[in-house]
Amino acid sequence: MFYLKSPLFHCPLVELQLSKRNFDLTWLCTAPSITTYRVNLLQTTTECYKDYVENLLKGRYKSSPKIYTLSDLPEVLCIGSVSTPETLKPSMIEQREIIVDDCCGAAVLRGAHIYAVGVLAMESGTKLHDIVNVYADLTGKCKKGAKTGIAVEMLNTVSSVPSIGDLSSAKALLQNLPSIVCVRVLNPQKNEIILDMCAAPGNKTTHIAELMEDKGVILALDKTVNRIALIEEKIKKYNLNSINVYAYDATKSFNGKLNSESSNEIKPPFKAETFDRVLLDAPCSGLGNRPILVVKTTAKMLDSYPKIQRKLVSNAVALLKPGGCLVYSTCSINTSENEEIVAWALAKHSNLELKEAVPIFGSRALPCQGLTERQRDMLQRFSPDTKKFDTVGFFIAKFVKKPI
Ligand SMILES: C[S@@+](CC[C@H](N)C(=O)[O-])C[C@H]1O[C@@H](n2cnc3c(N)ncnc32)[C@H](O)[C@@H]1O
Repeated sequence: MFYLKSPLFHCPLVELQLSKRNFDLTWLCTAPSITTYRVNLLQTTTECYKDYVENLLKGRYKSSPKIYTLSDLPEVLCIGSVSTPETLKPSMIEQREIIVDDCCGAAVLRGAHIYAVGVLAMESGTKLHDIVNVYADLTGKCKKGAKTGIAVEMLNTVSSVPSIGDLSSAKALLQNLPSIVCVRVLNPQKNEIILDMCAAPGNKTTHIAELMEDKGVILALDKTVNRIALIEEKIKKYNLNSINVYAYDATKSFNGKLNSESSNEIKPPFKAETFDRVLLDAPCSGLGNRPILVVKTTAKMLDSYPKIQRKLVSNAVALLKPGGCLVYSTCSINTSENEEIVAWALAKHSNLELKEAVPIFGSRALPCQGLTERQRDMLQRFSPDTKKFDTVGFFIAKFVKKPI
């Protein structure tokens, strides 16, 4: 897998923001070297799943990638990178070429195989079982050549991530490490009432249910109607009973009324102080979703996210019980969606208290007006300076609503 044009990061606003902080933008253009699966501990054990993956990879590479578990996160299985064979140099090999779009290219760099929908062009005369070189078109100039009929099984990529495709099943889900850490920070307990405000496709919702052993009530909202089906599919696949899903705009999820114990039914819009815990995995610019091969985010889009993120935080605060816990997260490394939202939330809602976002796997927060050094330590971000884990960009903050 190669690029038709070297990946260049081109989004002046983001470049300015990040370069001011001495961020290495090439980090965003490259694929994380670790692949992680969240094992469903209600169905299997991490050791069993590790055996399964090891068997699958046996004999496939000269030296197999390292497959390992993490002691503080028992549900996680990590798969390391492979050493890229010498033959993976395009000029040295006479092979036919296939061109894919940038999204497909990014997935391939993370270990995916290629489905017909991502293919832009194929050399005429390419036959079934031919070995092909795959290039990603970063210029957007290639027009679709074929609509159906092609799929490519990847053998190797320049990113050195093993090309094993997505092995997700009821037993384990392909999920980035920070997303798994995020639900651990929420720390859901059995028999609690939990709100997942922006839930689709349900990756974190199902993790919450697993940690609660499917006992309790989880309300999962998402504004995008056609993404609701993705949550429902996962619930069915995982055979979970504790999750109720609603297509709903979470910026309107607080109905302005106080919680009286009169009704047992919990559905949106909710009364104040309904939930023990709220997960706000906010809509964001996604400027952490490595590898970003082409930046499509505009300055206008970047501006729009903090506005909606603040609205969602205010709804979450109203809906939390006193003593309840709010976890705010994004898959962006952009400070205006992260540290600045935390500083704003603490200034706006005097009943919010920042808590340490443990377990900590990432780095401390970046400097931000309104945040003390101690508060920076309590936050967790995954960004170029996170040396311990080469994963996607992400941000996690944990608050508790102070009892009055
Ligand atoms: C980062 S994704 C959530 C990923 C999800 N938590 C998971 O782990 O699978 C953000 C989601 O927010 C949804 N969204 C955007 N605006 C929303 C709103 N006002 N209310 C509820 N959901 C919203 C989007 O449709 C999108 O599915």
